[in-house]
Amino acid sequence: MTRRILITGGTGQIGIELARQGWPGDVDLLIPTRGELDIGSAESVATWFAAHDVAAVINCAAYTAVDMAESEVEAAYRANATGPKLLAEASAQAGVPIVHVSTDYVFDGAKHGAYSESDPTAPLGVYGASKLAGERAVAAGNARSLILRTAWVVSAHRGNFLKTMLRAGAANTKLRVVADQIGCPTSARDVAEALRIVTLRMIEDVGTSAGLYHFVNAGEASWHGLATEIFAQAGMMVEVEAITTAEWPTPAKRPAHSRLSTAKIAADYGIRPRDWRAAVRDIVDEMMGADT
Ligand SMILES: NC(=O)C1=CN([C@@H]2O[C@H](COP(=O)(O)OP(=O)(O)OC[C@H]3O[C@@H](n4cnc5c(N)ncnc54)[C@H](OP(=O)(O)O)[C@@H]3O)[C@@H](O)[C@H]2O)C=CC1
Ligand SMILES: Cc1cn([C@H]2C[C@H](O)[C@@H](COP(=O)(O)OP(=O)(O)O[C@H]3O[C@@H](C)C(=O)[C@@H](O)[C@H]3O)O2)c(=O)[nH]c1=O
Repeated sequence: MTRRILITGGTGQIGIELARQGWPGDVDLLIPTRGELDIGSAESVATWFAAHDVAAVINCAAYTAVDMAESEVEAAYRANATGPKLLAEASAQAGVPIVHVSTDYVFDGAKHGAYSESDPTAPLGVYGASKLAGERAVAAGNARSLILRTAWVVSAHRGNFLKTMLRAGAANTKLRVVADQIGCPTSARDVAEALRIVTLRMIEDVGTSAGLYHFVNAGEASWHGLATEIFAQAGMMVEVEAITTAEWPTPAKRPAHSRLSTAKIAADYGIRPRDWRAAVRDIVDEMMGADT
């Protein structure tokens, strides 16, 4: 029997990579556009679920513009809190699991070690707060839910820091990038692989571990370190000046140290991420070889 999996956010970085994963032959991915399924609309969600039978939901749809969220609070909460709540309730009603993607920006970044799943959250901005509200709504709305927090996602698609740097580096010989925010750069493709593994286990319900998990690529970097590595791998001669957060003012405050520990997903699912530099290498190669 065919197992249909709903993927929301299919035009986003992680959604695109999910569609490219090697899924078992009996899996059929349903990837509606936002026009076909608007997760922030109760009517749209109800209509979509009434018309489709699914074995699981993977929610990759979100409002991800961190600075704009500070002024577009309602839009951020609609996509990041109301949407996940509606999807969790609809999937629970259908008796199927939901896998939901969240972020390191639920933390305030004051911890000097890697954050584990049991660490207290304290978002600094609207984006992080709206994502935290989404996490809570998913956990409350469907007992068969798995929330996967990731961070600093890069890919050859859509908007992300890697693409911003390649574009800025092509137009400037010198850039200024903050060096006092530390995190874990992570490939959208690797997140998609982790999502595939945990979703199939959630559907099969064999030794399944629902709950909260962290997944990021191994190692750590500052935004400055990430930019420097991107230019080195792309063979671009761009001088990257290390600056402080105070020297690059933004509407949203960002965590200073948001490294995530992946010990739990390694223990429960056997997922062991590769180093972020290898992931960046693959993306730079993809972008150099293709017209994206
Ligand atoms: N990007 C990052 O650095 C990180 C992302 N995350 C999380 O990972 C997940 C995926 O992020 P990413 O792939 O980067 O996101 P993108 O910004 O690349 O894509 C967002 C997706 O959400 C869709 N979307 C937005 N609002 C709605 C809505 N109301 N109904 C249906 N679809 C909607 C967009 O559709 P459309 O094309 O129509 O706009 C798009 O497909 C999100 O939960 C995000 O919070 C976590 C950590 C880091
Ligand atoms: C473009 C640019 C940014 N910066 C700084 C601003 C900021 O502090 C930092 C990162 O910039 P960005 O705005 O691209 O990244 P940002 O949107 O904050 O990235 C976040 O997105 C959301 C969706 C997440 O969930 C997070 O995990 C994280 O990936 O780099 C510079 O210092 N120089 C520059 O030239």
